[in-house]
Amino acid sequence: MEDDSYYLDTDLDLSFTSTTTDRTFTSSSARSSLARSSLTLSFNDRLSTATTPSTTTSSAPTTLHHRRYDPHWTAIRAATTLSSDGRLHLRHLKLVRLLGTGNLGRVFLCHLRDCPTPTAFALKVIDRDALTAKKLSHVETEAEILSMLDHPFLPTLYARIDASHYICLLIDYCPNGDLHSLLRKQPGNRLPVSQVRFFAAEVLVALEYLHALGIVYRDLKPENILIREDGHIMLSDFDLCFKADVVPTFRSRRFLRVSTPPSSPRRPRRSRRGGCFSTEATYEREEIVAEFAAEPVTAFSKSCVGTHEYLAPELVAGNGHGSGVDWWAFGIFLFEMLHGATPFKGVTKEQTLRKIASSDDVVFPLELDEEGVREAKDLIQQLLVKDPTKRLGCARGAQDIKRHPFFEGIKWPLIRHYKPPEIRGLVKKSSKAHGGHVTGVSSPRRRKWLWWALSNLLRSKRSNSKIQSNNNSYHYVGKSYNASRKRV
Ligand SMILES: Nc1ncnc2c1ncn2[C@@H]1O[C@H](COP(=O)(O)OP(=O)(O)OP(=O)(O)O)[C@@H](O)[C@H]1O
Repeated sequence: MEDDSYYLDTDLDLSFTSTTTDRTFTSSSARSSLARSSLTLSFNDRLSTATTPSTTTSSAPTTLHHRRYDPHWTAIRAATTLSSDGRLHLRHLKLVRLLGTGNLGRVFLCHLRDCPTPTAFALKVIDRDALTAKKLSHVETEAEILSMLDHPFLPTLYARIDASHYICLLIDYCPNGDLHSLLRKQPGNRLPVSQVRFFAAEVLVALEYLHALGIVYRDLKPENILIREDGHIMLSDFDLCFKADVVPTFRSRRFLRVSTPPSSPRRPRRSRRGGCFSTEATYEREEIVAEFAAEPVTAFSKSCVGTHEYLAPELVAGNGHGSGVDWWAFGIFLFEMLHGATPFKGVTKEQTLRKIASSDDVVFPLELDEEGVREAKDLIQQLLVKDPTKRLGCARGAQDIKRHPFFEGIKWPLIRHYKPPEIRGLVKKSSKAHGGHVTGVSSPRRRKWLWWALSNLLRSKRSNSKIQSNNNSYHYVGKSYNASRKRV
């Protein structure tokens, strides 16, 4: 049945408040007025100057964000400029569809109302009333971490909206879904080495950035790697992170450069490669390079969080862990992309944990006949070292991993200009890319049905108990998708 009272060509603002207005819940009128009066948005401190309540200017916020000239910021600036108090409000957003449901809340595709070029965003909506104190602290962690980020492979928090009992986080929308689903569409659930290298390199750079901020991610897995419209990655889900102090340093590293200059007065040495009869002379020169290192080596936490198959042994042991857990997970991630499954997966979760904790080394299932596999295996073996003090990355961080032969040839500073691989199952970028999703629901009948469904969904939350802990499935409108792996 379609109920016109829920279809008001409405926006998110109305869809929230309509669940508590006299039309639907007359008894909740107090909450309704609260909802309306508290529909304010505070721009992220670091991202905008329009953060303080006193900033009521209608001028566009000037942001510090590296992407401040991209269409998303432009659209937000336009909306705030037109806003009577110079701020973005929930009424500026228009919900398009439900993208998924997570542990903490729901994520909607939305776009800005009255924006000439539809610009898509993802809106994570968390119902405070439905969460335990522990989960609420995870939400705050996620919001805090998001507000710190300014990196192409990490989400931008455009706005945080606190409206009544809802916390809404406006972030980048990734139309290509997550890497886990993408892997499931590939033959053998795996990717060719060149594509593994691409995704691994981007994840590595994202982790390096997080670590430089003192953030230990703790939930690396393909499900949390979303694919942007342009095919580059976006790490998501920061509720399990923990933050430590980190002192980024420049360290000197000495190494020998071997070269064969044509006529150099320097002391020649016999080339090892050329053998003792070789006439080819090489020159070894000691060079000192300054390297940026920012690994939160003193980070220490005792809470056991993460996803079973990705847990590092020190996490399983529960004796405390640091940033090394991310490098272990990075090894598991490489393994899964390469082989289509994780290396320590058991029949039960307990068995998985036992396998991780055992002293057995990682076993590679089959010899892949592809260039780069040998290097990939070597890297995985160096990452999946049970003792974190001996694990690659744990001493000097991402720098050591970047230097591994598996990544040879990658020009790290240019990484975001690399052309993403064309993979089966990826949405092709079109000139109307964002519009495509929007127009996909534009038939009046379908939109009417959608709003009716969304309103019901939000209403039913009031009567339901808490959001299911570790909800193991999420729903697109009309469809149910297979679950991602549960977390501890
Ligand atoms: N920015 C985004 N763009 C597109 N889809 C997204 C975005 N963020 C989340 N999603 C989708 O919404 C779903 C729910 O996301 P959410 O981050 O709330 O939960 P989750 O990834 O399942 O994590 P959790 O482990 O916290 O439950 C995801 O599975 C994903 O499919």
